[in-house]
Amino acid sequence: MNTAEMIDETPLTGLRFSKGHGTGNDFILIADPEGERNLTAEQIANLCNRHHGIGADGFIRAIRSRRLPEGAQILAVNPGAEWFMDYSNGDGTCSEMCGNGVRVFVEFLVAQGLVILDLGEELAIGTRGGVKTVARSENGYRVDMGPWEFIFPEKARERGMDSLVEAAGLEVARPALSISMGNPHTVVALADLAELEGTILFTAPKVDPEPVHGTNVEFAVPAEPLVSDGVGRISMRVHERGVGETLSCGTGACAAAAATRFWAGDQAPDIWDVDIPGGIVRVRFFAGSDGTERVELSGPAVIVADGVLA
Ligand SMILES: N[C@@H](CCC[C@H](N)C(=O)O)C(=O)O
Repeated sequence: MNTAEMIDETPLTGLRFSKGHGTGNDFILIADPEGERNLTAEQIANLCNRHHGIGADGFIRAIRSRRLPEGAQILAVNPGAEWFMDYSNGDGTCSEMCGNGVRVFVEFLVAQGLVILDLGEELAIGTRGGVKTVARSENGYRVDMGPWEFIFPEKARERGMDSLVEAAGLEVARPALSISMGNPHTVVALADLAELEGTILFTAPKVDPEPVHGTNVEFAVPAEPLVSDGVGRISMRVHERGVGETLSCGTGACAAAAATRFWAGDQAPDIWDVDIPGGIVRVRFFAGSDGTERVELSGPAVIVADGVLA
């Protein structure tokens, strides 16, 4: 067994961490280059607890890709992806990808002196959702998130919707569209900002049918007008799988932009600004070298503190 796969039961006293966020989606980050600190789900949940721990939406371990089996697979096809973002939700469960997290992850690697990333350079990062290429941008970092996909393609193409979502504060179940950004999302369109504000997300929305590994649920309101200066605009709130309501979700913003653009039809723009409670992220759709449509996410990444566990 690879050492990185063994759960580390040693006390966390003395463990160095950083706290960072991307548009208010916050993370605890640790550097564990050789894979010696594989925390249990319970330890992660305790650290992310906002009352008894440090508090965060997610936990990110920076580990060299070669120290994890899934990282080694990635290195075989992309030898440049030296670093792997080992991401867990605040409840200790694993997720394939985190769009805000990957920007904060790169800011952390730079702050720790583990990588140098100059303007115009690109850095390949291994994740459980595949390799993501990150570069500096005007608003922080931009990330090539790869292609988006319908989770239920037949229903989605036939009806434009594939499921129903019930949430407290909404009187009737709403039609929704499920989209994968490496991790699962279900996007619900609401009529206006009053409806968005009135939606209660203390409890998880019910999604029927739910994607097999659960889903993150985004509530999106198109701006009036939908497009200004060639940019599509939506407001969004999100209930994240394994967390609850968060101030922002990068993969969720990509999914909400993809769904809204699909509903809007052929004339819809390729660039979207998604206004979430924690700020604004930009989503751009572009054709990859093989012709498939890919998604780019850009937004800020901030490290706010470094600390040592007592
Ligand atoms: N906040 C993230 C998404 C984190 C993972 C998600 N909760 C899941 O379980 O898929 C983002 O910025 O993308």
